Amino acid sequence: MESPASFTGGEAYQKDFDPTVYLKTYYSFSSSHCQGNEILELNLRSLFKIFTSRGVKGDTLIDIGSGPTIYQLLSACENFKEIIASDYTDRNRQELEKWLNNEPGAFDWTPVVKYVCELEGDREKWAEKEDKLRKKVKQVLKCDVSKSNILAPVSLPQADCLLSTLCLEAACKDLNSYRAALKNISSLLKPGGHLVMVIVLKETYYMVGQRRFSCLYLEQESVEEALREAGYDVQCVEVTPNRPESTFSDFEAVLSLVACKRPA
Ligand SMILES: C[S@@+](CC[C@H](N)C(=O)[O-])C[C@H]1O[C@@H](n2cnc3c(N)ncnc32)[C@H](O)[C@@H]1O
Repeated sequence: MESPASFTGGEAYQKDFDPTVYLKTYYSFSSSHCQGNEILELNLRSLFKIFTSRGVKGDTLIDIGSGPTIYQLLSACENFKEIIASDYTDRNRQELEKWLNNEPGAFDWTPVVKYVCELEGDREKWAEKEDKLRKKVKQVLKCDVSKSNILAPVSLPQADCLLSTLCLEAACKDLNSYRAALKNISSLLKPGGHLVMVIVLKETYYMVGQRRFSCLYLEQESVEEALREAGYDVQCVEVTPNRPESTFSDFEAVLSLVACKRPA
């Protein structure tokens, strides 16, 4: 199942990954018929749990492969002074900047922000939270997880936490490149720091409009093994099966995890 023939690499993302279609398909939160909602809710709850009760905090967090989304940063922004976002494509970074700068035409994350505020105990604080997140994201950088310095030409001090949601399995062609990408991103993390990931398991594709993007078929065991090999102790893992009715993608489960980088 590994390495589908039609691997969609960086060029395909740069050319064909339409951030507005992606956001509408997977992150429209108000329409109860949108398939992305349940998974989004699940991911928001997992991230809320990780950032409130797992002691994942510090000065700096780097989000890798942010895409055009901010949902993954909503709980995290309470625990870090500075956040660096990153993505491969120009259009995703522009879409993200649009929201950060509160520009007209930016995606409306309000329903998602309200949901997270509700989890945190006060739904009415959503505007404050949006403001807080906008202030904490200091940079949106180009990144390529296949490079040894993924943020080249920029180089940053090692961070206290790395976050990556639904990126590596999209960006990597096979398990070897997945293992290499994990090592590449790890160079940005302090020893003792945390890696937080949300990963789809056993997915081979997902749709963005009419465009099909490949996904590396991953099993829980191969993820955990790759993490150990990259120098991590896995601290907690949660796997939730998907209800197999989507036409947008074929993933079987979502895995969220926290891993700690072992001292050198
Ligand atoms: C499925 S999207 C996930 C976006 C977002 N993190 C989320 O949770 O919805 C996959 C992302 O991986 C990015 N990507 C693809 N190849 C990459 C690479 N070589 N390095 C870094 N990011 C890459 C894409 O631009 C896209 O934003």
